Amino acid sequence: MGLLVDGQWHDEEKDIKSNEEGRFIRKDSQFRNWITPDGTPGPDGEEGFKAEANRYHLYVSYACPWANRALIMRNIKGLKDIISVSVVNPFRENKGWTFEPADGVVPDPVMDAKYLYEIYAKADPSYSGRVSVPVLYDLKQNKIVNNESADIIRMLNSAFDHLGAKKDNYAPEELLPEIESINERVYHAVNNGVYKAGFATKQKVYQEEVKHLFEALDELEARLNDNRYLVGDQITEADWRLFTTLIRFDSVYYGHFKCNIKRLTEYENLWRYTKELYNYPGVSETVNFQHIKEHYYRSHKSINPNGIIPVGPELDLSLNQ
Ligand SMILES: N[C@@H](CCC(=O)N[C@@H](CS)C(=O)NCC(=O)O)C(=O)O
Repeated sequence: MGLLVDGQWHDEEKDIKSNEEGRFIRKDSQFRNWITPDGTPGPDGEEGFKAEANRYHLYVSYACPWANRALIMRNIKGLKDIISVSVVNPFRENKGWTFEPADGVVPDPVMDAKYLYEIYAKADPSYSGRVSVPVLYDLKQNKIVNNESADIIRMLNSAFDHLGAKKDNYAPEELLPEIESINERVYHAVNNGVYKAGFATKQKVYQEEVKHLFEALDELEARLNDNRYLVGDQITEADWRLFTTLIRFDSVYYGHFKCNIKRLTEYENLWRYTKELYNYPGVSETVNFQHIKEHYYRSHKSINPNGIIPVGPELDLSLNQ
């Protein structure tokens, strides 16, 4: 893995960055502007990103749970004809994400880039930082609007409604405090929790992180005893944010990241809930198990040096069993 320093690509020796204690520390995303219906500034962005059809482009990886959030929101809000998409190759090599042709890869329309870092460098020639997906790109100004999935899904949820997006609101004002408190817990213990366990380089840290992860899963399982979704009867953003980790759980986190106290299929409520969300219209087409498995098992050489991709598990995601 590597990163950009002043707009230039730098290789890094290690594919996983953990600190001296053996802990994985996730860096904050740097592009945090907002698309709004009329282009006025959003929560912490600058002016000038007005919602318009065919102006914004989303760069994703099918492998990535954070990018998956954005793809889901694009589909369930009916934005496929308004926001275009490129998909990177699942194998992240030394120079980061590429557009190397393969099944499911969709090339870059901006500059027919070979590497995703070229898009970051075009948008900001002096950018220093990680080159991650998802990226929401402004084709009109050649700027990156935002590369933080939590922000991107909020924008897709609300900024394009007047342009014909579906009106369903996955972050209604009155539910926001509860959605945000669940997001906070799920982010640290589950979404990022699987990475903290999988990327730990010390036994003690790994054990601690796995314990926290499964405590949170037990808690979520109990919550779903009385609630169909995380915030009652209505599907919200909190559900989609949890879903993208759960759908990858048995295929990659259980094995590759050693999150193996239990399989997700052993949790009655969480498994039912995962299948239900997977079968929500527009969602299953955003889940590509081939890209998911190939990315994790081949790209993290220090965890899986030979890059062997396991054959299983066989998962039955249909609703009627
Ligand atoms: N906080 C970011 C995290 C995105 C992220 O870490 N994406 C990973 C793929 S799953 C990535 O592209 N990593 C490349 C890197 O960090 O160099 C978000 O939620 O959008």
